Amino acid sequence: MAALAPPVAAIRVAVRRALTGLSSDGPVLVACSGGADSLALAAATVFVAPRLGRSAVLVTVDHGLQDGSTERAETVAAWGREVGFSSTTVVPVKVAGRPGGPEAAAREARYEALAEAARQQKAVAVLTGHTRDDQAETVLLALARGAGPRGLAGMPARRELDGVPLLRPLLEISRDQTRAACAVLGLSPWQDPHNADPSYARSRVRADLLPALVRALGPGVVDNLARTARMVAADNAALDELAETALAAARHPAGGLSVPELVGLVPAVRGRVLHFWARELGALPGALSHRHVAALDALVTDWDGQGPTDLPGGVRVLRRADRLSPVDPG
Ligand SMILES: Nc1ncnc2c1ncn2[C@@H]1O[C@H](COP(=O)(O)OP(=O)(O)OP(=O)(O)O)[C@@H](O)[C@H]1O
Repeated sequence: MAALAPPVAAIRVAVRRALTGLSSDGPVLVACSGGADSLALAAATVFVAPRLGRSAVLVTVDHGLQDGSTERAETVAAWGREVGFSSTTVVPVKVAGRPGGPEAAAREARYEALAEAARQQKAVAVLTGHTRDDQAETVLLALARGAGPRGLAGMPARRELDGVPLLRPLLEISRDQTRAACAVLGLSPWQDPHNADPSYARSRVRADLLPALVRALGPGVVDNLARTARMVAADNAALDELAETALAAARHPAGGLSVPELVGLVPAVRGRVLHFWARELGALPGALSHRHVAALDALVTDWDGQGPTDLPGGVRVLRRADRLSPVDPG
């Protein structure tokens, strides 16, 4: 028997590891665009899942943003049926009219559609094909935008998507490996023209910045950036845990937070406490920035009687004596 090509084997091992961690029974849903990453993921999942006693379903989202997008999505679904997915679905979504740029709007519509498909299929997990290269790009973008530790942690290998685990089994697999696996398996991936469109910051990072860094600093750069994300994520988890405990201890008996308790915290923990509390009060997570947290922090550490701080989402916080409390912005 011929030996299994290394990229195919590595991707199967990564998928097996991700699926082995699932506790409940039920199908897994693969989000497949037809690009090399998610095609390699889908091919590995349809091989591995039945061997672990699971079925696999394939969902491809038609964003309707390019000519021929529906035909392409149908081609992906037809391939899925051919290779043995127990069900394949094309989900059309409406991207126009959503807030944010086109990239963010498409992403939001896609995740909503994947969550809905997972509910309908009673799937126990949604798998996406994000790779180590995607992770390195995410870290670079976060660094350049000053996103702080939360951004530098990149994408987690697992998070919740409307109550279903979203898994990224390929975060330690390179894009070269997914392309090589597709070539070995005779699959012809779709090339998303958006990925080469220089009007997107991520495309410029992919096409120009990362290759320049690799030329300047060596081939280990991509792996090192992805490792940085894992290390920062671990530190974030520890700091978040400390902040949860500190938040509980800082609650003032009369409501709000106690300033003396907050003053006693190290800045990294205090910032997180204020962030968590702002979220709890209803501040909009997407719009809540480090500037808002810094303004709350100034109420704690640099107060000379200044008025309230406004947070996105119609939340207003006031300091009175030794207490921070929400007030009606009315
Ligand atoms: N139209 C789509 N339908 C279903 N899943 C999608 C679609 N677009 C993206 N995804 C999922 O999100 C992941 C990340 O997509 P993104 O476009 O950000 O990266 P990519 O590197 O171009 O991935 P790919 O090569 O798989 O298209 C994909 O691997 C796939 O799992």
